[in-house]
Amino acid sequence: MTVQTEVKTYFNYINGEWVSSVTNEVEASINPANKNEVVGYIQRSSIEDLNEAVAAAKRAQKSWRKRSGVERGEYLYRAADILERRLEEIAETMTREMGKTFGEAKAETMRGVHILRYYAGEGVRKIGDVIPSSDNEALMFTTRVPLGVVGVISPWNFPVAIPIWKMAPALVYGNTVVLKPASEAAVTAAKVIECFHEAGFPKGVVNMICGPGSVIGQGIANHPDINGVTFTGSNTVGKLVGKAAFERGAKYQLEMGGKNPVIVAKDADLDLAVEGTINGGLRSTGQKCTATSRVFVESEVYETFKEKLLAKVKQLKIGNGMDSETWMGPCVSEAQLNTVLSYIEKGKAEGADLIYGGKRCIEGEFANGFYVEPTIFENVDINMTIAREEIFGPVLALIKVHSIEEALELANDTEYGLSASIYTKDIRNILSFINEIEAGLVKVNAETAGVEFQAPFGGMKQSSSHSREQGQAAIEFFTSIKTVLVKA
Ligand SMILES: NC(=O)C1=CN([C@@H]2O[C@H](COP(=O)(O)OP(=O)(O)OC[C@H]3O[C@@H](n4cnc5c(N)ncnc54)[C@H](O)[C@@H]3O)[C@@H](O)[C@H]2O)C=CC1
Ligand SMILES: CCCCCC(=O)O
Repeated sequence: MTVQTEVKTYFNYINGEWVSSVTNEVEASINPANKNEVVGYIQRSSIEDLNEAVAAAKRAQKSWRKRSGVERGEYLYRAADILERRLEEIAETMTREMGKTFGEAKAETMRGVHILRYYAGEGVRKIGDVIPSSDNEALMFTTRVPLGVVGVISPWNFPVAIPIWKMAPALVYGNTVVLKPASEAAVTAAKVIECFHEAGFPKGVVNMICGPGSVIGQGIANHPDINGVTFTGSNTVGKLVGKAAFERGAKYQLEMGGKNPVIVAKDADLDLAVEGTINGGLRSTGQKCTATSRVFVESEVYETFKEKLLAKVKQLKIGNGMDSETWMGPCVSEAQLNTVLSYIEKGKAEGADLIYGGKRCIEGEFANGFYVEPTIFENVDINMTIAREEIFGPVLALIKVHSIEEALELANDTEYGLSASIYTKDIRNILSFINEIEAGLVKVNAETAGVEFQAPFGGMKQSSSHSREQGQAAIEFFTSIKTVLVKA
């Protein structure tokens, strides 16, 4: 039994102050590698807390929007430096709170530093164009203005990168922010907000409220003083958020689930394809929206690919993410573990052949954690549940195909459209894939996961509300264009 030392309580951040919820209720955030370890206590807030935060953000926005983009960017540069200084501590908190390996957590935290610096620089870029008017005495141009108060609702799987890739552009373009992090990673989020606090943002510009998604998240979606809502999470919740925002005329952005395919052509570098399938499908315990889940392999190389894949998967070390030897950590929660296990049972019940893994790890060091084996099915029909629904766990479905045309047709046979990969050297395959795959992120000879902060990111079909995040695309969501005509 782990002897728990003093555990810290983390507070909401409203108007530049750390404050308890009016409910005086907290909930424990536990370590999925050892459920007896409490990482910290977080506020279980109510709508009253959210109203306080939104009122503070609304007050602050009046002056924040009047600052120059250069000045707003300086705050982001300072936050980046502080986050970089605290990188190891915040990465360790991430690993202890949601399970990803310490190496991945450090890389993600550094990605947060890069994103802050990228958007700090966006403060000096042009925000409009001069357009010739038909009236030669008039001056016509476009400019951009902030939305006002932006609500940020973020998931637990990238608890540093995702809140930052939403907050940084929101702030640099003149909005103020109310963040509601996922409860499973709220301690990590609180430490990120500590960096914003230390950077000296004016009171009310940045706010954070922790609490149940159905209360605080839905409250953000419904709040009349929140002008824009940016959400990343499941389709079920995303649709609730989008509907509520739409009904009150607020701008909304939804990035949701995926059921991402990889196509392995008969001319592929099979070792590269195996590496990409394992990394894309199983890193972070498969808990990425961009994770590989459907594996289409041309029949000529299917058996060789499968043998290579099994040989490599057998070598993966499962364990506590803080152990440097660990390749794959636990699921984020017991609920997520049970969801993954239920999909595995459904795969077997519907007739897919389980060829590797499929069980909970419960012996020895795993006893107090939420661990599952990497799992591989073959003889999967495209209409089976495990080929249609997002599992959000380390489960791969192998599907044999007899041509690239068949692979493309089956890969597109899904309601999702987030990310997709092909492994091939044939230029005709490459061009067909780029042109025909229905996905917002298209990779050739690279895994389905992995986005670069300077490039647009988002999905098609039911993976997204069809805006794009990151890079210079982010300005489209976090500002409104004004077309101006001036005559003397
Ligand atoms: N498309 C993308 O870029 C990404 C999508 N995801 C998706 O997110 C899911 C896993 O993350 P989770 O945090 O479990 O997703 P989730 O949808 O359960 O929760 C996401 C956020 O919404 C909040 N929330 C819960 N109920 C709510 C409600 N009724 N109204 C408003 N907010 C509510 C949660 O507290 C959390 O902050 C997966 O489906 C994954 O595919 C995760 C990361 C990136
Ligand atoms: C929101 C999900 C982001 C995926 C980031 C990645 O695949 O590295």
